[in-house]
Amino acid sequence: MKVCVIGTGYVGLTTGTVLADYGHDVYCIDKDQHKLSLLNKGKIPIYEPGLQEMVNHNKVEGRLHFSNNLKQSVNECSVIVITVGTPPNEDGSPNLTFFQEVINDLSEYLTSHKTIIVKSTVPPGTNEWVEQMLLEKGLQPQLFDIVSNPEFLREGSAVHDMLYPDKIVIGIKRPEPIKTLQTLYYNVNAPFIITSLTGAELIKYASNAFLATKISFINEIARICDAYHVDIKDISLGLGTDPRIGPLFLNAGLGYGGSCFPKDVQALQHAALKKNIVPEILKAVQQVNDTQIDLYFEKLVNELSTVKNKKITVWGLAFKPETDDTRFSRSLRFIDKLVSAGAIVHAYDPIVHFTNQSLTCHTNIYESIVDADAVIVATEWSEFKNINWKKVKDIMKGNVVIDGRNFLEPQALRKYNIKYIGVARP
Ligand SMILES: NC(=O)C1=CN([C@@H]2O[C@H](COP(=O)(O)OP(=O)(O)OC[C@H]3O[C@@H](n4cnc5c(N)ncnc54)[C@H](O)[C@@H]3O)[C@@H](O)[C@H]2O)C=CC1
Ligand SMILES: O=C(O)[C@H]1O[C@H](OP(=O)(O)OP(=O)(O)OC[C@H]2O[C@@H](n3ccc(=O)[nH]c3=O)[C@H](O)[C@@H]2O)[C@H](O)[C@@H](O)[C@@H]1O
Repeated sequence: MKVCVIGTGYVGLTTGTVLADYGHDVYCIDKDQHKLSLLNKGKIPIYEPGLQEMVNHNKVEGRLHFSNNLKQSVNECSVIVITVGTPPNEDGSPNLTFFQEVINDLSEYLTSHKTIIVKSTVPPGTNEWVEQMLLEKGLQPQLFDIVSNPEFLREGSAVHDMLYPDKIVIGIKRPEPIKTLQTLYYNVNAPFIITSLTGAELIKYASNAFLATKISFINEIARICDAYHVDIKDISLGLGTDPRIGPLFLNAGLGYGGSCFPKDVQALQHAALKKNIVPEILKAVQQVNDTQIDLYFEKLVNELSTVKNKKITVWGLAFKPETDDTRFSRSLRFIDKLVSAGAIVHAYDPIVHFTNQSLTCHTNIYESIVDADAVIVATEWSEFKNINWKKVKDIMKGNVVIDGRNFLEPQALRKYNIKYIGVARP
């Protein structure tokens, strides 16, 4: 199949590459010239394990192409996959500018039948709007099929998740495009969940909102555990062994970040309010997440009396391990709070390096803690687990380590008189 993927970001690049790996002929389109020139030189613009190798292989095989020529690719391909970003506006509603721009372009370029697959996360009703808008622009209904096919991959394991999904959600208006989707995903061993266009959009939002709810729930329980001096890890274990609950996404910490949970929890609230439904649970999920950093900031202040003019080192800038993505990273939120309070902030991340006026970033983990009063582990990179804590204690000035991901072994630190503060870990 000839496939055009529009938007070559975390989702688009992974989608295009995996589809090329299946043997399809894939044209990845982006309007970001810098990204395209890197990709055409054989270098991927993001850090995503396994992706670089797969891109190289499929480029060499001649199945993966990168360009900004949407018109030509649309002409050549029968399947179009939209994967542009849908970031949040200031008020939390989804910004559909990039998405609408693509639909507008498509309305001008369609001359033969295309299956238009929407993978971007868009609010309920958007795919219906797309169909309406194309018809209003004068396109004949037989010229296109719209399919809502949301994506569930996680950054850091994107290639694996796309190769081995739990399910393929397909929202359609009529059955004809199912055959195309079966050919597109011919070697994926996962059930097709077929629903309406809006049903598919809501499955995506409900999934992310539910996972975010699990996280805020366990963080609220962690607050209660903290007060009663109970280890939250025991609670997560006890809860997670019940198959009705499941063990995943019960890791208490600084809360959820990234480009999707914060955005999608807000977008779903907007979608509910639009229909006069008050989203009580979603509001609470967001509220717990928003205040989680404050709690651990206060714990730090309690330990140091003040953070003003104190050197605080933050380990981990990416919103989770195995990615370079810092969008809505909890770490950056913590750093902002520290900087506002007058702290001198240093940081180390195995992949992300940037220094600005208020942050000094190091490429060596031990250099990042020279004379530090405290260390905050904001992302659970495996490198932090294998650290030499004796050396850490010798290099630091203070002895406070906040484990914002409940990832370290408290005893390994306490052995060297480091004050370990986890999230509800007495
Ligand atoms: N990042 C993730 O893990 C996941 C993201 N999603 C959803 O997928 C969508 C894309 O997310 P990401 O890949 O993270 O975004 P991204 O920001 O990494 O990539 C979007 C790409 O689209 C390009 N673009 C924007 N307008 C364009 C246009 N008119 N023509 C061509 N290219 C254009 C941008 O230059 C950028 O390279 C979002 O709706 C997101 O919610 C869904 C599942 C997982
Ligand atoms: O729509 C999306 O973009 C994607 O969002 C999430 O994937 P991702 O954001 O890559 O990362 P997750 O592993 O879900 O972690 C999100 C955040 O939750 C936090 N988290 C996760 C699990 C947990 O137990 N506790 C916890 O605090 C992580 O630290 C991270 O900040 C979903 O897991 C994907 O299924 C979805 O496709």
